[in-house]
Amino acid sequence: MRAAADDPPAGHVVVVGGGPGGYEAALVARRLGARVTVVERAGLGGSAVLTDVVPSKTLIATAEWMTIADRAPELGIRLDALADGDAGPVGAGGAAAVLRHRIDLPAVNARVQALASAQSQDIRARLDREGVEIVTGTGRLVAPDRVAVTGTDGREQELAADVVLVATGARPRVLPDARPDGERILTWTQMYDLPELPERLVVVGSGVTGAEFAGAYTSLGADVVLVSSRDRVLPGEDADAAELIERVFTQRGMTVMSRSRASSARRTADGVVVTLEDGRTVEGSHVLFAVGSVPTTSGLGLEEVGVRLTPSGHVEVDKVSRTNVRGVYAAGDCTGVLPLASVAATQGRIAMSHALGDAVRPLSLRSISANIFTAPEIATVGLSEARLQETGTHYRTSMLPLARNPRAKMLGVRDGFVKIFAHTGTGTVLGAVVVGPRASESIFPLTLAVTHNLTADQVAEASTVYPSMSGTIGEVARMLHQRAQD
Ligand SMILES: Cc1cc2nc3c(=O)[nH]c(=O)nc-3n(C[C@H](O)[C@H](O)[C@H](O)COP(=O)(O)OP(=O)(O)OC[C@H]3O[C@@H](n4cnc5c(N)ncnc54)[C@H](O)[C@@H]3O)c2cc1C
Ligand SMILES: NC(=O)c1ccc[n+]([C@@H]2O[C@H](COP(=O)([O-])OP(=O)(O)OC[C@H]3O[C@@H](n4cnc5c(N)ncnc54)[C@H](O)[C@@H]3O)[C@@H](O)[C@H]2O)c1
Repeated sequence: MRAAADDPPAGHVVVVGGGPGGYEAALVARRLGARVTVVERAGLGGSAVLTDVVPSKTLIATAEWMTIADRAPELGIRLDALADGDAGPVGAGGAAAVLRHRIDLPAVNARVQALASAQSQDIRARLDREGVEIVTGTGRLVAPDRVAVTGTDGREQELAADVVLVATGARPRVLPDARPDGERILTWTQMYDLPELPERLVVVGSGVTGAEFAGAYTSLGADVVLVSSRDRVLPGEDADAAELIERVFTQRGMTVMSRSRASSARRTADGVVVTLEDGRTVEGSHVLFAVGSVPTTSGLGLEEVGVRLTPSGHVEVDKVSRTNVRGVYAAGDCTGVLPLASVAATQGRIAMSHALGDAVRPLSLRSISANIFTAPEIATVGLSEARLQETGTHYRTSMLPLARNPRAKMLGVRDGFVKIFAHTGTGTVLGAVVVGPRASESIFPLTLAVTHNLTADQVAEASTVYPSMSGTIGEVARMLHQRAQD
């Protein structure tokens, strides 16, 4: 018999999918006393660890060093040219030749893959230590309380479950006339086998994935063309941040084609040609398609056991990760709630707390922080300005460029800003955007403010180090106070 939400913690939890949605849930379920089996067909850590978050951010770490190195001459750093002529002169003036930093892509990719695989092994070891059973194979629901697993050897076994958690994630969307070949026509999962830096990389799609890869490859030294179907890059993000990043991209030599929708791609003798819907063509040595994801929900037996899917194929869940079928929960990208690793993990944990009768706080997206790992980074928390306007919320906003910040000047940082939204009446911080180097770190005080309903005055009262980037956060908060007194 199934364990109901108010039964004592017990029973067998079967988790299908070992990404952040699945493995974090497994750890919580073990802590709550359940027997837990994770069914995973690729590797523990899921796409997040093996193909998406970890590899892309590791690649971007190298790109970040290249961006910093580019700025070195401005900070008075000169390197002598190599005698063998390997390095050309770089930088203004040309009086003192400097070394050109060059990317050894196979070395970068080897590091990326080693790091991803080590992290996957760490997660496996952690689950082992906690007593989670791991079954390698493809899972499928044959009943709401039974999961069939086809192993890599083709053998099938059935697991009886009191609770099932579906955490099968998503995969890259593929255009019918642009089939990836893993060599020249690529999805983001295939970027880590490239033997050399693409000479001219066409990136199709200017969402977060497209922007991150286009920015990184520009920094790594590739000639990049970003094909964006919309008016601007990062259409879903804060307009000031998107405008800034597009300007920085073009300043760094990227070609951004707006209102350009790709319809097909084909290989030529030594590269690719991408055809746009209006008939124009874009040539490159390689093309990366970053045109969104599709949930991995077909062939899982979900509809057969009565689990409701949305028209986009996502599993329909409520705020405690329940599907419409008792005992079947879902978490992460397969639900389409908010495709972030952090949200997947939270949904998975909530699902287990609910299923195993522990105290549970329903999912709230109000204070989720997110970061786009471009250079500069774009970090956001709370409500966006677009959402505040849509909902007719009375809000005030202040924004300061980082260029005025003394620490930024010392570091040679020119591009970036801090923007805070506060409620007109109460002064409560409703949301914020930080654009700058390591914005992913500096957003945290504002995440605390949004999470705990602090006012802009309370943020302003906290002291900041002088000189520091966070000084600008304090200053923007003070500007909101002055406006309230007008
Ligand atoms: C390029 C890129 C960069 C990203 N960067 C970030 C970032 O910096 N920060 C962030 O928070 N988010 C980031 N994301 C989003 C993040 O990757 C996802 O939100 C996260 O992976 C979702 O976790 P998940 O557990 O739902 O699914 P996944 O990580 O996709 O894991 C699902 C797992 O289920 C397995 N599986 C599927 N079907 C079956 C089956 N039938 N049987 C057994 N196993 C199965 C798969 O093999 C996979 O391992 C990024 C996404 C992309 C595409
Ligand atoms: N740093 C991070 O946290 C991070 C990084 C990557 C992805 N993600 C998560 O994944 C989500 C999805 O991001 P994404 O960028 O993969 O997908 P997306 O769906 O947000 O963006 C895809 C873009 O491609 C465009 N597009 C679609 N078809 C096209 C075509 N034929 N030609 C040209 N453009 C086309 C779309 O208009 C869209 O702007 C993000 O919202 C985020 O939650 C997070």
